[in-house]
Amino acid sequence: MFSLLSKNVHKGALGTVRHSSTSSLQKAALRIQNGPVFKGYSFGANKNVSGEAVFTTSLVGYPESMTDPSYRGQILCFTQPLIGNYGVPSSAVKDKYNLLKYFESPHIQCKAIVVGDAAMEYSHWTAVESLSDWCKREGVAAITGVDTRALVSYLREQGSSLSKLLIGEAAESESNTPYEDPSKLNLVSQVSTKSPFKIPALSPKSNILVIDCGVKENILRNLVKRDASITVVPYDFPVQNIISNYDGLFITNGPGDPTTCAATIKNLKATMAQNHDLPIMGICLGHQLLALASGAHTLKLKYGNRAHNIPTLDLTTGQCHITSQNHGYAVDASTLPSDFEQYFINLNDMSNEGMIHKTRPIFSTQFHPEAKGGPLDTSFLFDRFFENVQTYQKRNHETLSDLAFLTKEFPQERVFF
Ligand SMILES: N[C@@H](CCC(=O)O)C(=O)O
Repeated sequence: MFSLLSKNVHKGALGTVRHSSTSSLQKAALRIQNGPVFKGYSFGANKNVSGEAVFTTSLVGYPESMTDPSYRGQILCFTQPLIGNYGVPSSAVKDKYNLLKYFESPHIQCKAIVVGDAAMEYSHWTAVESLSDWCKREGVAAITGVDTRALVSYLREQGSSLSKLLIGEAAESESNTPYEDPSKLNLVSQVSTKSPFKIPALSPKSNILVIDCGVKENILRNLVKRDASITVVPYDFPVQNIISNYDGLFITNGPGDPTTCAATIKNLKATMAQNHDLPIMGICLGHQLLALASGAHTLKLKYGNRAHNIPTLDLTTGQCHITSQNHGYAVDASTLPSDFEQYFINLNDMSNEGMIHKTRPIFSTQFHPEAKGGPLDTSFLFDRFFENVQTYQKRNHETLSDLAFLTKEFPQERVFF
């Protein structure tokens, strides 16, 4: 059972959006390993792909989600039935920090998308192309006409599943495209910057070292807009060797299984052992890596949390925040070492959402306080990190003089990979 697109007409805030008929589209099928086949129509690249099928319940923000490096290797299914109706903005538009204004990285990161009803025409003042044209241009497969309620019911019962999206003739049979398991790959190495780069603040007040495991643009923006000059290094960079030149350490989000990042975990352990006052903040994969470096364990969730409205309890205040999330793994709270305590918990499944050190300025969250897309309830956590940075600077007699070192060491211009 799947919805057909035949000339549906939807009234949107900005006018009428007319969908084209499926008659011009090639057939496509989403095959779940040892599971059902969902038939539909291809509206993206003419390419057979495989990956892990996961779902997000976010209502808006498909350009941000699709360019989020944490979705690398995944086949992303949207539960929101109508996707594409506000088109796709331009990757050429930058903000005053030279960061991408509308995307979380320069390219689509997921392997493929699955939607109920793709809008072939669009209407929005920032849009420059349709979702279909964007997928084709970026070589990303896309299927529409899928009963996404049935698909998500299956994924909730069976868990995130290896799948393949097959186009045209290949859609009629099992095909010999293998089921590729992204959790076996070091996906972080694919999305992390290949060499260090620096983003200077407009009026710098601190120097922050960022370990890039697949950073979202809005995380970088949240640091530079708080007057931090940031140096972004590859995920396996030996940060312990240069951290004394910085006022704080930040570990970003990223794709895949955190245990594949052995080098990052080793470097974090060394950094935490040598510097007891250093402010550290981690988000999502950054949280998981910090937990692993501290001696805790991670586990794979059955189907993960990917949404923009997940209630999360702050255990230090008793307040509930609505959070943006995208993760398939979580920290096993029962394995947190005695010097850390849980900071937040998820009020849907009670899984761990963060940890905070009892005596040192270290904390991390499983959810995304930068939230693009999603609510900004928890952006105060960036302020908290910079309060820790200020305290550290006072104790260490300011380190701004080290800016000269940074300028010499790393290129000024950001290099996109
Ligand atoms: N790849 C990790 C973290 C995701 C992220 O950092 O956004 C997970 O799926 O749990």
